[in-house]
Amino acid sequence: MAAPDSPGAPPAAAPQQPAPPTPPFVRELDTLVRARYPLIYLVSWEEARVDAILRDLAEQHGKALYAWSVTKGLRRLGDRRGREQQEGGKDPVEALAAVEKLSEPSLVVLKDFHPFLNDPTVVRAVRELGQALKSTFTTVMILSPTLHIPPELEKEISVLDVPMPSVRELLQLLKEIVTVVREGKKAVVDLSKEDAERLIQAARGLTLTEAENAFAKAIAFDGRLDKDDVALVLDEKRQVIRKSGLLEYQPAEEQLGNVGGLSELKRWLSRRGAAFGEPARRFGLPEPKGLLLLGVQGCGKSLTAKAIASQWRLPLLRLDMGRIFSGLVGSSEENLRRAIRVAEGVAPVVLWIDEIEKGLSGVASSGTSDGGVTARIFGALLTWLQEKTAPVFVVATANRIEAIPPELLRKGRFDEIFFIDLPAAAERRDIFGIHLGRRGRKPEQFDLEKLAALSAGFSGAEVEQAVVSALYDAFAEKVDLAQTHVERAVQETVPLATTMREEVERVREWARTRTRPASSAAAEAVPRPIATRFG
Ligand SMILES: Nc1ncnc2c1ncn2[C@@H]1O[C@H](COP(=O)(O)OP(=O)(O)OP(=O)(O)O)[C@@H](O)[C@H]1O
Repeated sequence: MAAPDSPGAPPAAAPQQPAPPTPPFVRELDTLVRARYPLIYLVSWEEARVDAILRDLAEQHGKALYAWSVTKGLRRLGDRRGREQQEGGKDPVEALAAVEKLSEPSLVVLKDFHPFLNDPTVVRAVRELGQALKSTFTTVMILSPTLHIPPELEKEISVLDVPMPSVRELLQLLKEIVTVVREGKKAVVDLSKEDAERLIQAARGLTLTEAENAFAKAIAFDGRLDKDDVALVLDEKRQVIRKSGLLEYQPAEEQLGNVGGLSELKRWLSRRGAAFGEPARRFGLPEPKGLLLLGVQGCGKSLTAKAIASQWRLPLLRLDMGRIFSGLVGSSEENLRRAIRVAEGVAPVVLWIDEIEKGLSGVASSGTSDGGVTARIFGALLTWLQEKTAPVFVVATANRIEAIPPELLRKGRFDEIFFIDLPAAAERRDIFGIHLGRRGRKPEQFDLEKLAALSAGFSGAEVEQAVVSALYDAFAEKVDLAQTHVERAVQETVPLATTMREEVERVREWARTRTRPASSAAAEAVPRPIATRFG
C-alpha cells in the first residue's frame, strides 16, 4: 500500500511477514486517493465489503471515515471498535455542505446517493463540492450498485468498478465460516486443501454475501461442509447468474470430437489450450483473448463455442446481446458492465457472445437514433475486448456480416477471426458419421461417401436434420435405420444455402479477404436449386 499522504498519518509498522499482494482495484483506489481526486464513483452491490476496504484505506492514510445514507444522515465512523458520531443531516444538500466543512482529512462514502443525482440542486452541490475539495485531503465516494452520472458531472467524477471478490477474499470468508462452524460444533467440516480450493473456485463470481449464503445453504443441507458441496455451490451460482437475466451458464456437454471438419480452427485451438495459467505467462505468452466466428447459419459456430469450453475444462457463460439492449433488465450500459464484471469474477471462463452483431447494427447511425447508446455500448465492448487482462476467453459468433461494424474486425480485439463455411464433402461425411454415431448407429454400416456426395450445399445442421428425419421414417416403418432412409431424407431437403445462394456466395466473397478459413477443405460452390431438387 502507498505511503500516507496526509498530516497525522501513522508511521508504517514493520511487517512481521510479507503482506499479501494488494488487489489491483484497491491499488487503483489508493492511487486516486493519494492523487487527491475529490469525487469517485464506486459501482458495487457489496456495501459491507467496500466498507471494510475503505476502513483499511482510511487507516492506512490516517484519514477519518464518514458515511452518509438517507436513513442515517452523515456519520463519522469510529475505528473497528470505536463509536459512531452524528455529523450531518439526512438531506443530501445539507450533507454535502457538512462534508465541505470537515476540518480533518477524510474519506466520505455516500451510500445509494444516485437517485438524488436526478435533482439539479444536488448535481450543482456535488459539482461545487468537487471544486472545493480539490485543495483538501478529503475524497468523496458515491457507492451504488448502478452507474448513474448526469452529464454535468461526467468530467468531475472518476468511476471505479469494484470487481467481484478475489480468491483470497473468498478463502478468508471460508476460513471464518469454518472457524464458526467448528466452534459451534453444530456441523461437520471435512475439507482437504484441494476441496477447499474447488469450493472457492465454484464460488467465484458471487458477491461475498452470496458466497456466504451458498456456503451456509450447503451446511444447512446435510449438516456438513465437504467436497460434495462443490456441486451445490455451483448450482447456487448458476441461479444467481441466471437471475441477472443477461448471462447464462451453459452445460459443458459438447466435445470437439462432436464437431465435424473445421480442421484449421481445431488446430488453432489445440495450440491455445495450454495458454491459460501461470506457466504460459512465465513463458511470456499473453492471455488468450478470444475468437470471432463468422459464418453461414447452422455450420457449427455455437457448437464450437460449447466444445471449446469443455475441451479446455472451463465454465461457459453465454451472453445474450439482445437482452443487453432489450431494456427488460436495466439500462443497456449498466447491463454490459454487470455482465463483464460477473464474467471476470468467474474467470478463467469462456464467454460466448452469441450473435454479437445483434444490436450493434446501428452503431454508425446510433448518435441520432438512440441518443448514442448503441455507439457507447459498442465502444465500451471494444475497449474491454482490447484491454481486458482477466482470463476471459471470448467466443463471439455472428451470422450477418453486413451488421458487423468494421471496428470489430480490427487487430487487437480478437486473437483470430475465423470464417466457418458450409462443410466440404469430406466434412459432411464426418458430420453424417458423428450424428449417426450419436444416435446409436454404426457409421461404418452406412455409405457415408455417397451421403456426402448427395448433400452438396448442406450445412451441418441440415445434415443432422436429415439423419433425424430418416430416423422418423424408419421408426414409422418399424424397421431399423438404413442407408435408403438417409438418402431419401437428403434428397427431400432443399438446403438453405440453395435458396439463399447469392447471399452465401456474397458472404464467402466478403470473408475471403477479411477472415481465416476454419477449414482447410474448400467447400464446393452452392448448387443451384434445380440441380438439388431433381439432379
Ligand atoms: N461441423 C459440425 N459438426 C457436427 N455437427 C454440426 C456441425 N455444424 C452444425 N452441426 C449440428 O447443427 C446444430 C446447429 O449448429 P450450430 O447451432 O452450432 O450452428 P450455428 O453456426 O451456431 O448456427 P446459427 O448461426 O444458426 O446459430 C449443432 O448443434 C450440431 O448438432
